[in-house]
Amino acid sequence: MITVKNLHKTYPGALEPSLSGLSFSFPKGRIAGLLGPNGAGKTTTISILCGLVRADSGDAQIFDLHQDAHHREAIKKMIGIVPQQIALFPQLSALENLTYFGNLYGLKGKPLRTKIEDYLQRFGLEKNGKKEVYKFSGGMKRRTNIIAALLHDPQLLILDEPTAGVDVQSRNMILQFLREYNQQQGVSILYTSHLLEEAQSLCEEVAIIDQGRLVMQGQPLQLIQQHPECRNLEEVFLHHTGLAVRD
Ligand SMILES: Nc1ncnc2c1ncn2[C@@H]1O[C@H](COP(=O)(O)OP(=O)(O)OP(=O)(O)O)[C@@H](O)[C@H]1O
Repeated sequence: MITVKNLHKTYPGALEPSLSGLSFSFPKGRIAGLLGPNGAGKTTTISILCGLVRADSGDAQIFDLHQDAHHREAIKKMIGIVPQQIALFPQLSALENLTYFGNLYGLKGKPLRTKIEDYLQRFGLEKNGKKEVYKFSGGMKRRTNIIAALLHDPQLLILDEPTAGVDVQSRNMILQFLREYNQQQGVSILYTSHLLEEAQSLCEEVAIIDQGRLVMQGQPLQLIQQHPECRNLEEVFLHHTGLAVRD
């Protein structure tokens, strides 16, 4: 289970809270989507789940471990995090970057090298391992960023808008990988997005949040069926979150 209960968070100096009593829960082993408009609180929520941001109050649990000082290190080993911003060293090659991230998790030598080569191949980057990352396209950087989170075989992969700014081919490869990774390895996946069509096709469970609160949670098809006037998840989303643009 991945659970957040009654999370509250107001960043220092902010006038408005970012999370106002957010609660949801996803079963283990699923592909789950945390969806919401700009500023809904998606990144804040996953940052709290990962232990990068501290909630003012409330509880976050990963596989029944509370995110607190006592469990932070254990949780860190169990999760792989793919941040929204590309977190790679531009002047280093993909191989050097991935070796660095593998080393951070205590991986080294031939096993690490083999793993990196397998993933470079899997993500269509095998010819570019020695190229500096600043020479990569947006899609290549995004794929390398994902590999960096996989090397230590996490049980839960958390991705913050992993398909933002990539072309159709890269997006297709990333989504296909996530489906296979979930099915073949049984890894739980939590992904944030505001691309509702993509979430509808990828996710088994979604939680829609807005202004730091849960709007609704369930399986995409069930949510659509509960709204006879809506043809797809995007229409359900707009029905509940409204048409006003967000800051
Ligand atoms: N470090 C910060 N300091 C102050 N306010 C912040 C900080 N990070 C986020 N916020 C604010 O908290 C709210 C939620 O932001 P958050 O990034 O969690 O939303 P999001 O749903 O991920 O948005 P987006 O889809 O735009 O990435 C927003 O109003 C944002 O401006």
